[in-house]
Amino acid sequence: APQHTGIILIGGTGDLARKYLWQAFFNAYMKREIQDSEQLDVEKQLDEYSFSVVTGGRSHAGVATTRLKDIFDNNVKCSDAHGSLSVCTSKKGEFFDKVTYYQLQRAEDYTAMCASLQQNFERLPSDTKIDVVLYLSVPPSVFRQSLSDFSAQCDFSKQNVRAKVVLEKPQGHDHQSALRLSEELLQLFEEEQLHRTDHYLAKSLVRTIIPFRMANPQLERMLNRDHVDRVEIFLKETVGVEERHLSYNEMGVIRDIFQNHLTQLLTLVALDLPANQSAAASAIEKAKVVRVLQQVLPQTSQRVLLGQYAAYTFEADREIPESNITSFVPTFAAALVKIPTHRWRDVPFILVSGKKLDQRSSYIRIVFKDGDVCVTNCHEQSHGKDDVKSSDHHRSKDAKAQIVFQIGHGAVKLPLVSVSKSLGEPDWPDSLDEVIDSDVFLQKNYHGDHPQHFYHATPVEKGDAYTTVIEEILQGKRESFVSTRQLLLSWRVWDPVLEYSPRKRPRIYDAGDPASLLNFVMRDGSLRFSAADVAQETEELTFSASLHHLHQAQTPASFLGHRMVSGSRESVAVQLAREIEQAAEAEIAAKGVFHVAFSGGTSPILLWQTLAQSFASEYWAHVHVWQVDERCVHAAADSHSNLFQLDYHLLRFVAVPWVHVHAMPVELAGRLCDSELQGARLYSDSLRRHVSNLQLDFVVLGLGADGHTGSLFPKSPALSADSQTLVTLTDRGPKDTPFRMTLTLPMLNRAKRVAVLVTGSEKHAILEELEGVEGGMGVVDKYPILGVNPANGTMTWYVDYDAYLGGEDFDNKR
Ligand SMILES: O=C1O[C@H](COP(=O)(O)O)[C@@H](O)[C@H](O)[C@H]1O
Repeated sequence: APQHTGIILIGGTGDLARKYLWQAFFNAYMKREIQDSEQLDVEKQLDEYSFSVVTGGRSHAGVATTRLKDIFDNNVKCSDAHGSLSVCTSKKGEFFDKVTYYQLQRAEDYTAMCASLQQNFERLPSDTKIDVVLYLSVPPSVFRQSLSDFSAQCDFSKQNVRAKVVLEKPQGHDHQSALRLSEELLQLFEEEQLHRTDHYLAKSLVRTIIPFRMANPQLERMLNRDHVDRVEIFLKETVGVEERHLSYNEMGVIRDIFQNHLTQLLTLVALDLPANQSAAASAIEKAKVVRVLQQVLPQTSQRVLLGQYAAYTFEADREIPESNITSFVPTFAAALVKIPTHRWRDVPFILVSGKKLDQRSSYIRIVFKDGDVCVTNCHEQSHGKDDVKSSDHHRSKDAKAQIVFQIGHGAVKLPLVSVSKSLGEPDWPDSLDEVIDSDVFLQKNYHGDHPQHFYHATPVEKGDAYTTVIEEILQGKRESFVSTRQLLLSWRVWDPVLEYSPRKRPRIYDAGDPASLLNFVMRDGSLRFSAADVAQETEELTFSASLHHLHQAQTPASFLGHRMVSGSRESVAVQLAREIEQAAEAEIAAKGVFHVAFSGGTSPILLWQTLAQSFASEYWAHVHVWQVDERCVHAAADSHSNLFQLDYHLLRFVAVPWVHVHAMPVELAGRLCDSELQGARLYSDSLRRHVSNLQLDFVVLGLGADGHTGSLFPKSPALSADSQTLVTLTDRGPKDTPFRMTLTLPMLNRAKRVAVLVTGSEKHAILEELEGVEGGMGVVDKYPILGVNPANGTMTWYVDYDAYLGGEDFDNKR
């Protein structure tokens, strides 16, 4: 049957459309025109393919049409792939004549735009298969409105057409906002209709990574912690932010590059190949990508370095004079990413990207450990470092064996997959052509070695990324698109950095970084700039030291008669994590086991993430994890479940045996917290069975703004539990939240160590209130936390500056 695509490009005069999208749509149009004409010569009655194109934006139609004409004259180009120049030029005119612009100001404007498409559709033969592609090349702030206007005003059901929606980044500004946006989008469209682009996934070289891995099982067997020293994923640029300050200032390099492109590239190296390497493997791959993303540890500040090129603030102020540009937006970052799986544990994945660097180059480099030798087809080793001719097949003396995926740019013109000859000759899949002679061989230095010490191949397909994106949409493929799950998991990795970076002063570097201020070293699992930037660091240190002293001076060492540890939110989490680790080591040495109980809520998340960094420690095998409290929800499916969060941020990264994870039985026989089913009693029985003297070694509590702790709320009958009642169900919590299960005060007060973790300025008022409490009858009923007082143990408050001193801005000025 004939085919027709109705293209709706919103934002058709914008930067992305000007630079890439119109060219890509024109390429798709030409490809089909050429195919049609070739096919007609051979076989007369082949399918026809046609397009309608409408575009819209906020500009007045007159202005926009002139702009579009300019784009078609100057940016949309004919190339060899388009056949003869004269034919291509006339086809370009034909294509441009198809484009109609609509000014979109109100919802009704969509009606007019879609009606014109509809008229085109009605003129088509009745058996035509029609697709509609709605491409949103607009700021995310208008996504929602555009999509709901489109859904409300455009009805193509007559032709049985379903729209494919294409969305550019950024999709939200953190996990929470991305989640909200996704939920809204999924109310309007189904997951298969949503196409979230990541143009790096559409780059020709990137698309050969999985086929290359599949074709080389002997190398694949070496992609693990026994053989790989590190994986570098770099996207270096020489340009600055150019005219994008308005949006860039909201993003910075983490949102612009790390959360999407670099994270996606990382998954292509780290995922386990599907066992069934058939044509269907690409579908399986998506599941594998999700699996890796689940395994990546969330970032911490110790594993990220931030920089900003010196002219950034000045440029931004010039472009947006009225705005009060924050000077801390990072234009450079280096991150050490960890994937604590059996395969990748201990292998640093080093991700780097920045603007205004010394060169433009993007690549993935898998560097092998010293002493790794090839598995098959090995050539004799030689150390003739300078004698390239005689050591054609060998690596330089100091160079380590490596596989490089040179994605683009750099000194070498071609995208290349390069394999050190010492690793043996690879099998190139059909998508790669071996390179035996190119300008790569004229280089002296290619990733620290001589280019002749590698086997090289380049992708057969040379199309630019956006042409591939558009082709995939037209052909109904999904390789270049990121699913909702992938998107949300990837935000989770970067959320902690986004949380602190607005308050973290980046290192300032000059264009090209002539002073090499951005070079860094990895030490003890963290990153440090190698060179001291004396002027900046003195200023920073003085600033942070004075702030720290100011805070310390205002924060006493005890609170309500117990020891208090204070600091930034991060440092409090780190100190508490250290104390838990020390206690674990001491208890395990003494009695072979460590029992720790965690509360839920948001406060412990950073603590769990910090503890997850010690995933390699062997003591986890001896740890028993208990819950202080749980909501009566389905743990496996509901993110409000405390166990779900504990697993998400900690348990899945560390080697706690699953039988040591003591989940509160809030769900029994398919029912939630049904008292008849005796869940509380079952949990008490477990405690009695496993915990000697019912004394937990460490209990981490939180503090609610109303003074509650665990799920012991003010005035709850659960507060008067007798000494034999260790666990109980409680009535509803605040704001009609579900019933809960909780340890009782008698159980908590048997603990050996109790920590109360309190962070955030919203806890300031309750801390002040608690300090003023006089004691006496009824105080525990009013402030349940005051009922916690371990009889034979210690109690320590871990309170961050925001909570103790109030105010928003006390954190992390290091
Ligand atoms: O998505 C983006 O990528 C470009 C770099 O892409 P490339 O294809 O030119 O390597 C970057 O300049 C831009 O800031 C970012 O939004």
